[in-house]
Amino acid sequence: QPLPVFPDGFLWGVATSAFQIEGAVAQDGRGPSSWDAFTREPGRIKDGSDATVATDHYHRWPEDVALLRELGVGAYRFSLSWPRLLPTGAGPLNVPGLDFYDRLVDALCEAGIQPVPTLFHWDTPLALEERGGWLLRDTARRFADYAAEVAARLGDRVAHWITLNEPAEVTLLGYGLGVHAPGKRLLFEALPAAHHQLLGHGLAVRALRDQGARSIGIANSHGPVHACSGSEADTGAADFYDTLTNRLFADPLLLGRYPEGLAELLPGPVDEDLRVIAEPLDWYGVNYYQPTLVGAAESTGGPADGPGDGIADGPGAGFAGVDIPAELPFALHEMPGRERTGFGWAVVPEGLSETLRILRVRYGDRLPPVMVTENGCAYPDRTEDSARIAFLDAHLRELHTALAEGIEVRGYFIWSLLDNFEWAEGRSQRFGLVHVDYTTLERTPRASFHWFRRALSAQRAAGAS
Ligand SMILES: O=C(O)[C@H](O)[C@@H](O)[C@H](O)[C@H](O)CO
Repeated sequence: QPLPVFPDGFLWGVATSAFQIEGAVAQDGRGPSSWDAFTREPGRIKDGSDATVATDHYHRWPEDVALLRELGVGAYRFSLSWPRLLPTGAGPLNVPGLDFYDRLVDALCEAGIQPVPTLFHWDTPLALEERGGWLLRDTARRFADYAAEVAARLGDRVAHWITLNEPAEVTLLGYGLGVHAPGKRLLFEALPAAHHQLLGHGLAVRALRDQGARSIGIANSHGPVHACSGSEADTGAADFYDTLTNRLFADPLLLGRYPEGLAELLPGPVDEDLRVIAEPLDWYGVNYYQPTLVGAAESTGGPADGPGDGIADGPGAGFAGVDIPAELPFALHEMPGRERTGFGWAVVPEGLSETLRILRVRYGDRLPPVMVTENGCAYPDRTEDSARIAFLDAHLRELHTALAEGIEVRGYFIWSLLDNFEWAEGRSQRFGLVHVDYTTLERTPRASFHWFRRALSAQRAAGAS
């Protein structure tokens, strides 16, 4: 059954990020990032690997642009490496770093592919991290300065800008639980990192606008949060989890206020900052992977699990596959009866349309048009990845349902073009439409790559008719 036809001009793309694909970490003046340091700490990365080479995209980008051209996407979401452009996070741009992105952006434009760069996808310059990173207000200002410099150089060819990728994950996993860089386990003392990222976002939006940018968004992770029972304790815990992982990072942007009870926990002047944070966006990016089933800390939500195992059941948003400390007032439960990806994440396509409905109900006309900036799945298959095809097919049908209900969705980006360095999982989880041999760095398009290529040409044909 062919996919339903999406509106004319719908933006079809794939996504990657700099630290996960580029490699060449010490080449051409690139400075170290918080993740370079984190991967060197023993035991931080599940398979002991690191991203010093990753997929070597830094040298193989022409081959990867050729894959994008063959795929037939209209847009490519990638991230700019702040430490490659500003080795210490501030000061003059690193010319060889800028040249790299200049060449990549030119090649994309020449191939008729819209460049969609993310300014920050987790690789904080180590020099800034060592000073406190996003716990420090000044990092927000440095981020805006970096945005202004980059926009002055690439803005003439960039179609759409993304300020931040998933400030929730950086805050909760990096500063809250310490399972991601910078590896700090501050629990609720991590909240200033949320505020400063959002402030950095708002300041960057203004800096980009001053440079003439006309299409700016953010890529937030979102997913429905369900309570594992109707009990007051479980629904209360689910509300708390929803506030921490969804609302904390959306309400300030779209409503100009923090969820009740949170603003008091944040470093000021919060009200003044909220005016900056709520700088209007042209569109709102949603990274969706799956919903989360939540219960009270002592709850025994599902048959499959008991109290205290605390193993998070994959990331809708928030605590992906992480031990939940007893101090946190919730427990995560396995979604019963669901197929699972190779990463153990539940396959819940209807969670995508549910997420969009929740956003529309919550934010009404304050919600700008939406782009699905990430959706995808990890499976171990080398090239015959029928499970990935089924996953993407089902999610796209759900997305079309939301469109048919009048939710304005302007684009969809598959995570990811290539297998890549999956953060604390290292190379053990493969999300690519293209298989990467980490020994030879050879790229081999999977069955899903050809499925998506055919689906895009069918969309173009339908659009033309
Ligand atoms: O959503 C995220 O966590 C990041 O944006 C990506 O960098 C991940 O690699 C991907 O999502 C798979 O986990």
